[in-house]
Amino acid sequence: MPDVLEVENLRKEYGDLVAVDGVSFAIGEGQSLAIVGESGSGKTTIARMIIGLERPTSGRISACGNDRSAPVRAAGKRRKRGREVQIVFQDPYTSLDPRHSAETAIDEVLRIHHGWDAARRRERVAELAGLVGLDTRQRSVPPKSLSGGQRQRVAIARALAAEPKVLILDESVAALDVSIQAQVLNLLADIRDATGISYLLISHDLAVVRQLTEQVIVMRKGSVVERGATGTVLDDPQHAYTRLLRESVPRPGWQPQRRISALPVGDRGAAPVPVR
Ligand SMILES: Nc1ncnc2c1ncn2[C@@H]1O[C@H](COP(=O)(O)OP(=O)(O)OP(=O)(O)O)[C@@H](O)[C@H]1O
Repeated sequence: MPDVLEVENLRKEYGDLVAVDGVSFAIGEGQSLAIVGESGSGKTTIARMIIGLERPTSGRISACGNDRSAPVRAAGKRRKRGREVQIVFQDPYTSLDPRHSAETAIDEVLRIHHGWDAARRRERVAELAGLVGLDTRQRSVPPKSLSGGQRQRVAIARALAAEPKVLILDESVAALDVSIQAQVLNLLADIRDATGISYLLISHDLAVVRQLTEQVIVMRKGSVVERGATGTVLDDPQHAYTRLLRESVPRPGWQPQRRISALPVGDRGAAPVPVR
């Protein structure tokens, strides 16, 4: 199975701070990988480098066999990258244009990436809106008239409109209440079955990681401290830090044991997503 995303020895420095330190991983076609780790461990910085919002200090990123370690200016090349990798952030409010309905937002991506005529775009807009479960009203109103879960569906449909091989989900369901979260997770699993898309999932929530990914890497202070099959790592963590992460998940009857509050709190980095 060919790798759709490869990251090799990735490093990002912000002045004296090494936010990401020698991180490597690969995702095969149709496979999904999770990055877990406490706040400030470098997860979002990796995502931002992959989609080109940050430039790596060193290391290599390639998607679908194409190098993307350095930024590109030409619109055509940027669009090509957008058909390889898209991202959905935690808060779609920051990435959706407040003036645009779901239909307009999805249509714009179809026009930019596929250049289809209006009739074909209309048909595809309806398909994508249906796929993520937006009803007729929800398709035609601006984001402020939608709930958080509905906005997240718009963001997912818009990202899927580019038909990317990889979708990065950066805490994309974290802000949703549990029943909506379950619906969106089921939706993501169905989309993967239907399209063969790969997910790079960034999450604090180990239950979400378990549900959506086969592989996981555990990060601490910019470095990978443990990696492997999701079930194995979560059920039988080898590294003390992974055990600590597991212990820090609130469960019924949970009692705090050790604290990880000594870890630095990271920036959220929720910049608007450019249409690529
Ligand atoms: N633009 C920036 N300038 C300087 N430092 C930054 C910048 N972006 C991130 N950092 C720092 O890099 C480190 C990693 O941040 P990052 O947002 O990647 O962490 P994270 O694991 O995604 O955290 P969280 O789970 O809280 O989102 C943090 O110490 C953060 O303060």
